[in-house]
Amino acid sequence: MKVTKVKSASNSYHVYVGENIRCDLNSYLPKDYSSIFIVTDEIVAKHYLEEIKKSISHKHVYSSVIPYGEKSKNVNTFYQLHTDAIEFGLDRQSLIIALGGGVVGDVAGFVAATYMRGVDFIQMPTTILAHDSSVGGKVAINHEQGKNLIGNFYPPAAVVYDVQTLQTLNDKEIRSGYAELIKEALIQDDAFFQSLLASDLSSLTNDVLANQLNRGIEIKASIVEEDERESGVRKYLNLGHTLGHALESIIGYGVRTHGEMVAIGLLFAIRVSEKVFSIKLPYDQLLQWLNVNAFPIQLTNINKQQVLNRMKLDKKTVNTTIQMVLLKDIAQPVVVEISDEDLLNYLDSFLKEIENNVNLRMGE
Ligand SMILES: NC(=O)c1ccc[n+]([C@@H]2O[C@H](COP(=O)([O-])OP(=O)(O)OC[C@H]3O[C@@H](n4cnc5c(N)ncnc54)[C@H](O)[C@@H]3O)[C@@H](O)[C@H]2O)c1
Ligand SMILES: O=C(O)C(=O)C[C@@H](O)[C@H](O)[C@H](O)COP(=O)(O)O
Ligand SMILES: [Zn+2]
Repeated sequence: MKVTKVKSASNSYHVYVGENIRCDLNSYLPKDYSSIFIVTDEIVAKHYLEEIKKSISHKHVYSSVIPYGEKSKNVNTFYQLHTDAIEFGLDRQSLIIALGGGVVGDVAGFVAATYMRGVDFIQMPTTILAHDSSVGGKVAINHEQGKNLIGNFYPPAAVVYDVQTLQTLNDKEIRSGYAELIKEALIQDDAFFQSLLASDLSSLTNDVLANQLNRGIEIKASIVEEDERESGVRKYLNLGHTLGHALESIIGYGVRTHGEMVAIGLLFAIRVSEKVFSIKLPYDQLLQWLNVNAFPIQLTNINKQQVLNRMKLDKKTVNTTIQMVLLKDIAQPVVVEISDEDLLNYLDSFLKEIENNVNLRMGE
């Protein structure tokens, strides 16, 4: 098992990564709690809820199951979980466990941050993507107009990551998680980026996956320790998200996965970087890897002005001017202000390029 200690400005907690550790949950609870409330989604519940309940020896264990997917990251689910917490009789000494992917982690974490002004919560990630969402304390729900617009920074009391649960993920969710690993590699570690590009997602071994996840967690933890509330370097973790989030909200939450949209956002950020800094970056290599691993890159009927308007709702925006994370090189991220006019031009040529890629793929 690998244990990483995350020491942020507001809290310190451990990230435990290991096989089958879900079956020994008692050992990872940081203290005694009056009751335990597990929040999960319907798919994860089918696989893991009962065995996890059995692994907790506590008199008062409750659970709520939300519908799966991004559509659940909304104010109705948030409110319903508060109602459940009240009905189960949770008090300030209670613990919430977020058992699932980033959606469960974000919404249950935000419930924990707000129920009675805050109770402890533990992240139990079950997706590859959630190596990113479970560490760092960003918790949120979506607004119809923009991703994660309603939320807080609220670090977990612990992260208990049983990598055995990743065995039941489908290909789409494996892809989605790897987009965030690629992002972490691009902002901090060229060798890691090369190793990811050499990985075939259809034949990952457990060891390779565990090593890559652990490297992703190390990068994430190091950045969060330095800048928990995103006043500086944490912005780099948003590489690819300015466009990715805008597309998610325009296309409709859950139509494509978060990671699939971030992958397109990464390509865009790389192209803009090449133009702004007059440099050459490995756009073609990344595009080829995304194609080989069946990432859906096509975008249809995208209105550039609408994308621009949604990009302005990004949390890095200052006085309506968009700030994008760009790369001066691999592992050299910077935050750069981009004018609306430039952005519309970049979007125009990028959307055409994406269309060409799809035509090429169809011609294969
Ligand atoms: N807070 C953060 O720092 C942060 C970071 C990255 C992403 N996010 C957020 O995370 C969300 C995406 O997370 P996600 O990709 O994990 O989505 P998700 O939670 O919707 O999970 C993806 C799908 O996989 C299923 N699933 C989960 N675990 C499974 C398992 N072990 N076996 C089989 N199926 C399983 C789920 O039911 C769901 O259908 C987005 O909302 C994104 O904004 C937050
Ligand atoms: O931890 C961070 O900081 C990130 O930006 C990680 C992102 O992968 C994640 O999607 C995050 O939720 C985006 O945050 P937001 O502040 O842009 O909503
Ligand atoms: Zn993300």
